[in-house]
Amino acid sequence: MSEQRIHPTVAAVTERIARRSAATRSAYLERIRAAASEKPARGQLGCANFAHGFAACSPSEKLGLRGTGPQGPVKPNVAIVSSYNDMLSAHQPLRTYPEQLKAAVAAAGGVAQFAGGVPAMCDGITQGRAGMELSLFSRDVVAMAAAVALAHDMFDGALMLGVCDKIVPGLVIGALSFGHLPTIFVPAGPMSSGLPNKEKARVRQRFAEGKVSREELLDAEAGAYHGIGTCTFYGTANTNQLVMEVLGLHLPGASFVHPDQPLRKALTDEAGRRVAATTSLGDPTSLVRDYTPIGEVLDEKAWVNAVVALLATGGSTNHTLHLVAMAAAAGITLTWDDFAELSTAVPLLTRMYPNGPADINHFHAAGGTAFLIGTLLDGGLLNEDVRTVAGDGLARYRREPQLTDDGSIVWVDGPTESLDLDVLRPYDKPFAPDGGLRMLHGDLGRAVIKVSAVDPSHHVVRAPARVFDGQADFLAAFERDELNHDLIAVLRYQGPRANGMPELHKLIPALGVLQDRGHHVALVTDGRLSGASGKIPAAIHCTPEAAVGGPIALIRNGDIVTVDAVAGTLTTEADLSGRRPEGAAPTDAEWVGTGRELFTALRAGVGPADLGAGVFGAVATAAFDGASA
Ligand SMILES: O=C(O)[C@H](O)[C@@H](O)[C@H](O)[C@H](O)COP(=O)(O)O
Ligand code: SF4
Repeated sequence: MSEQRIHPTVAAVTERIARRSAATRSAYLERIRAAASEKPARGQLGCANFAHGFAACSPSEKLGLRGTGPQGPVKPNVAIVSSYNDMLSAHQPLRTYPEQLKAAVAAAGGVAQFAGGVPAMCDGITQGRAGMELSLFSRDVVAMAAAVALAHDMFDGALMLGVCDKIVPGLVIGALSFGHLPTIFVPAGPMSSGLPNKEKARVRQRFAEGKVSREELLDAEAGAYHGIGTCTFYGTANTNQLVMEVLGLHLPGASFVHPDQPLRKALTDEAGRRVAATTSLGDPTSLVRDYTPIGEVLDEKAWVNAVVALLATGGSTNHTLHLVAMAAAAGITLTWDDFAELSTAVPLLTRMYPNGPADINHFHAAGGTAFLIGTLLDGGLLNEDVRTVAGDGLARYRREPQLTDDGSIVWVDGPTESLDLDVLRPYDKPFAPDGGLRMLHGDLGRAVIKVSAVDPSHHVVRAPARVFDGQADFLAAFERDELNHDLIAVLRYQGPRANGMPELHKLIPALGVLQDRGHHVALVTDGRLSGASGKIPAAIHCTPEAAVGGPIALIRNGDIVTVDAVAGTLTTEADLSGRRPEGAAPTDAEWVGTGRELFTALRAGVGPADLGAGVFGAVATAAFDGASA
């Protein structure tokens, strides 16, 4: 393999992360290497434990699991962990996957068991509602549920079925707790394109202005979200798929093939075959040992590749939390400074809604992941020398899957030219010199801003603050027509410790109306936005959050605040010295309903946004110990 050219910034950040993570990474690798075994894991169980593990299986499955000879079990047993439910259009197709995967693994000489289900919240359904205050925590609940499934210790490999926002990051975190297992992520693919996202957003703004009826709004929404598969905007779910591909946890080109295409079925079958072939037991059909534990795949080079892919595509801001939390589960410490530094070197190569009118299907048709990964490799912006579930080296992800006449799957060279330069560009002819995801700092703390969907005339907004303790307060003020001026909307007590850090995406249509009226508006919050949020300059994930005394709680109505995405600053002209925090997070007594009262311990133990807003490990311990974030 020719020596790959690597951009000096990518090399420097990779090296810095490796150095910073050396102790935790080596402790992690030592743990997973100790857990690895060249014999089927279930063979180490006591007889009673083991008998429970196959009691309910069919006779043929029992034979496969128990083994026939005196030496006991020999076949690899693969865990299937699924987030299927009917609530997420993206997860509904997963309903049939477990039986399909069991057959595929059996055909490859292994056995497979449905090890457990994990919950999946649809952020589209809960957007703007109380349920959204469980959403970020659901990532870590998914991780714990995946661990419960894998903790049966019956398994030599795993297949993770999930697509959307918090589910895929949660499945990665859970899988990394069993990092000795080869693990392949199995997606279901996008919805076909319906009402264009831009038209959907236009109808929403007109509804916010009272110019269309609720019936017309519902018709537009139902035209956009019309069938099975992942919603077609480039939000967190589709960012997840791209990140899984670049991390090497999907089969090459698996992300954006539709659920109802024959190629999707072949890709799912191949995932079952491949995971059975890469356990520590060796490939049952060829006895070639190609052991590929997930914990070894996800090293610092892989995580840098994931950040580069996020930046190059203007992906979801939620990944400034999820990538940090996932990497930590592999013993790797990612920081927002890493994102910021990589952002100076990584150009914006795609324009998908909210960063443009195109959707994920247009991206796929324009060359998709094969072209994107290829051009990023050509530009020296990705580490090529990584391990993947498909084998060593990221160059194999320049290829894309095709069906042969007999229904099997082959990989062929993907496009080396973009098929639509309005959607997908080569690294040397980008839409913008950087990915538009920037870090802000200043006397209001640290924050994240994504400007790839914001008109340059709004990259710097200086205006008087108007402070709100919740979305409803803001929307009520908008309805009373009190906000018709330049405005910095400050939404405080929306951080992880306060109320679970909800997405505040419902504010965007109203802020969009104000912006379209010619006002300079921006949002400042310790909460989140949706990956589908665009157009409004928003300093989000403000850290420290208001609930731990962060400076965002010191802002008063009328203070002049400046959100400056060019200089990378978040500042106020008010003198904050001597001020005391105003307002307060909801009290536990107010946490009734929608299950929020069940998440008290997670709110108490969650760490800060710039450490991934997770409830695991040292971060949470510090939080429980009352150390301020
Ligand atoms: O981070 C994300 O991508 C969002 O949470 C996304 O999953 C959610 O579904 C959006 O809210 C949908 O967009 P609309 O609410 O505009 O339909
Ligand atoms: S992309 Fe968002 S709205 Fe669509 S199914 Fe997934 S979570 Fe729900």
